Amino acid sequence: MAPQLDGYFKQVDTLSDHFIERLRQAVAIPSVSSEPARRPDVVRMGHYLRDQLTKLGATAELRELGKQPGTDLNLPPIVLARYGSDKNKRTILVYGHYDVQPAEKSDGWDTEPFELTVKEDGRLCGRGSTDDKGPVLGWLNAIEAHQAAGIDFPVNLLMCFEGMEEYGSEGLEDLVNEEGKKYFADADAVCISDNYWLGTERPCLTYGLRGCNYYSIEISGPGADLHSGVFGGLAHEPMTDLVRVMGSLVEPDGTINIPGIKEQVAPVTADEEGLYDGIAFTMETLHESLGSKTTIFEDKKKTLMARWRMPSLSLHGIEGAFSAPGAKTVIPAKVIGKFSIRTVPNMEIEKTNDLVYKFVEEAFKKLNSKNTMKVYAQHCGNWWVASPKHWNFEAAAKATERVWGVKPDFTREGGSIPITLTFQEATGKNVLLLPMGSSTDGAHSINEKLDKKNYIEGIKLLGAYLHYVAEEPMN
Ligand SMILES: NCC(=O)N[C@@H](Cc1c[nH]cn1)C(=O)O
Ligand SMILES: [Zn+2]
Ligand SMILES: [Zn+2]
Repeated sequence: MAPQLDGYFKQVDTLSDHFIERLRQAVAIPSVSSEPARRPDVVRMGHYLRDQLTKLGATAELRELGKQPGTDLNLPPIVLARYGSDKNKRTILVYGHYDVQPAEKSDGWDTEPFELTVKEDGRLCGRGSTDDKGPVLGWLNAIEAHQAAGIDFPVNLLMCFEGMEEYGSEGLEDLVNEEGKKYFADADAVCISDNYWLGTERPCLTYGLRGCNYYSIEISGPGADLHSGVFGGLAHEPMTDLVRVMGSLVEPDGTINIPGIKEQVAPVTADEEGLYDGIAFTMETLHESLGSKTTIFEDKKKTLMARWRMPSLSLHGIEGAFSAPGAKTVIPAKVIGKFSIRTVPNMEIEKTNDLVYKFVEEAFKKLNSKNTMKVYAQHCGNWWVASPKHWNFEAAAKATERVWGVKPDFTREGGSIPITLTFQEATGKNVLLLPMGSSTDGAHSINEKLDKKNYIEGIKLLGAYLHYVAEEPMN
């Protein structure tokens, strides 16, 4: 089966240094979507991808999305590209994102976050290496290795790469809905490489994601920051109010205190009960990726359920609060608390928002504070669960076995890729998540890395998947 793959694999190995160099160029562009000052770099990264795709012979274009709502900033462009338009071949639509999470060396990185550092043990360290520049470049590298090997590309490839995923995919939903029956019209299936293996040994195919509703609570009172010796004890302090309200949202054991949230969660079915035992996942690898043993649950099943099928509420930070080293005796005049809820079937975005607003308003009211409070959702993305019983998943399973020599686990993911459900609905096609990196990669964290083995074998995997797609009977 897929007889040309050996020649393709050989070329991927031959070109491996060149592919690492391409990743180095991409990591060097600090495309942080959440920082307004970095917006030109996000745009530059979009242009870089368009240019690389054009050099590889793809037809690539940039779609401008206008201004980011509520700001004067231009949204970064969507890179749309097509490689091949042979009516006799299947067409696969792939999506990825070229923006990254913020990173500063002073956050605790061992190396410069925007300089790819190749460690002796094979770690390719740098912001975006695993999330999601490595996987995005994987598709480009797969095209190049086919060309170098002189092997016919097995499918038509449609590509959609965005620059705002880490900020809630602003602007993309409309474009995907608009292009579902136009630019993406001939897509037979969708593949997204933007998540991770559950551990470090067993590859996986992913059929579910949690959603993410992201909130802000703004509390203000004084006209300016104040001296706590002069005003402490005689004025209502925004930080005191905010810490109380934020602290009331969730318990240390993860229990969400907002009434009506857990009532929306789908009950566990008998089929599902038996699903977790067979998954290659140990508490030891979880502790390794967590970097500590501070897990809430001691057993694998409860832990997997907590990540895949239960909601969680995380507190992220407070804008306006004193956070530098030292001891500044200030009373901040206005603080904005940030938290998010990871949502699961059958939670509804609007209903969840209403429950959150009601709870926060009541919690603030109980404080009898004269400060003013505003709570609102910054962005919301839905959860997604699909059927893995489809030729798209079959092809990926065969490719995984060919490249890694083991059958993949079928997993769900605790993170979110807000546009996944939109791709499914706009194209009406099956969506597969095909991860490249592993659980210890540290996406969103300090010292993010992608192991060289995962990058290089991952490029083989993406190419092999396309060959098996070409061979799969339709179902
Ligand atoms: N690799 C996917 C990923 O990191 N997704 C982000 C998406 C997100 C949701 N809201 C803000 N960003 C995640 O945090 O899961
Ligand atoms: Zn990502
Ligand atoms: Zn991410």
